[in-house]
Amino acid sequence: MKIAVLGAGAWGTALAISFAARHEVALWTRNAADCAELASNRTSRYLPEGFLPIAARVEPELAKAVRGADLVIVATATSGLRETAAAIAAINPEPALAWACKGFDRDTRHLPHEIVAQALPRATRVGALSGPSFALEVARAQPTALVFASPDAAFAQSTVAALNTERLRIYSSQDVIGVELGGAVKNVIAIAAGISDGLSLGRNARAALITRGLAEIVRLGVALGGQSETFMGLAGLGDLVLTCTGDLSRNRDVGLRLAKGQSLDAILAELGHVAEGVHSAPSVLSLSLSHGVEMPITAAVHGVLFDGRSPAQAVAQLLSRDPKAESGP
Ligand SMILES: NC(=O)c1ccc[n+]([C@@H]2O[C@H](COP(=O)([O-])OP(=O)(O)OC[C@H]3O[C@@H](n4cnc5c(N)ncnc54)[C@H](O)[C@@H]3O)[C@@H](O)[C@H]2O)c1
Ligand SMILES: O=P(O)(O)OC[C@H](O)CO
Repeated sequence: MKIAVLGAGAWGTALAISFAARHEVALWTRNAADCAELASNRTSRYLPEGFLPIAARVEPELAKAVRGADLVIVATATSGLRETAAAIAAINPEPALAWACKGFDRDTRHLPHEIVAQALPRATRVGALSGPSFALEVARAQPTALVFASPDAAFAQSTVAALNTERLRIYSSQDVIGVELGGAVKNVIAIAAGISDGLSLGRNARAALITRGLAEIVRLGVALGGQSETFMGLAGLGDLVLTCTGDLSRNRDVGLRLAKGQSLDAILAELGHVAEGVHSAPSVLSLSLSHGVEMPITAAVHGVLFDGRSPAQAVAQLLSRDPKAESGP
């Protein structure tokens, strides 16, 4: 199969490395310097320990990567999805398409499948690839499980069959909203977990945040049309646990640094990668308000990121909430 991977950040590069074991891969990035570095060194600043096999082609022209591809995978930051999907539409309006970004459109609050439907209205073989997966571990071929969700069950199954390897195990789903929502909101909760660990609040506190964070994900996800069981799976609980506990997480790192007193601007300037939770927090909060869903952890993270609240104040606010039934709204 010919696969075009668009976006050569950490995740796009790791996916290209993995897919190159079975397929003809073209890896595109908009940045000419990144392209040249990857083509000559087979590695890049985004994933310094990853090594792109010689068989994988680094392609500086989007049209050449997309034309003739059996499957196009967009692995840019979510902020690049609309622009990239529009560029694909000009080359092939009906591609078989997967996206691997986790977040919301910052202006419209739309999930990735809505962005894709707007940019590529004729494309029906489409879906979201998500799940607990640090790029570095995938690049090292350490065992990883993902989920691919498409409304087209046959497309989901054929894509899974094509991409699945012994080291990258992929499950199929038809719950696109649930898979996308789980992957987007866990990043916000991971910032909270980083803040908690940065303040040395302990493992009990972290477990509480993960569990109550999952409750927030389920409440919002179901309100938006996702299936509750999806949130107990790889794109929900699985990714939430990984991102809240794994030190490779950029979102968790943002929280750790906020707790140490660094400003958000300084953190983002140093990170060198996208931390989607920072950009998703306003969308998640706004959706929670418009759907009448209580999301106190999300509100606390938003307060620290954008409303001048200190991490200690946010913790105090969460801990002073009235007791309530565990399974209540
Ligand atoms: N890194 C991981 O471990 C990992 C794992 C699973 C999913 N993801 C998700 O994949 C997405 C990308 O993450 P990453 O780690 O590769 O980020 P990164 O910061 O390492 O790289 C981001 C990439 O997006 C590209 N990009 C940004 N805006 C663009 C635009 N407008 N047009 C074209 N390209 C654009 C950049 O050039 C860069 O190549 C995120 O949504 C992330 O949540 C990341
Ligand atoms: O490094 P993060 O926090 O963006 O997380 C990366 C992946 O989404 C983990 O599944």
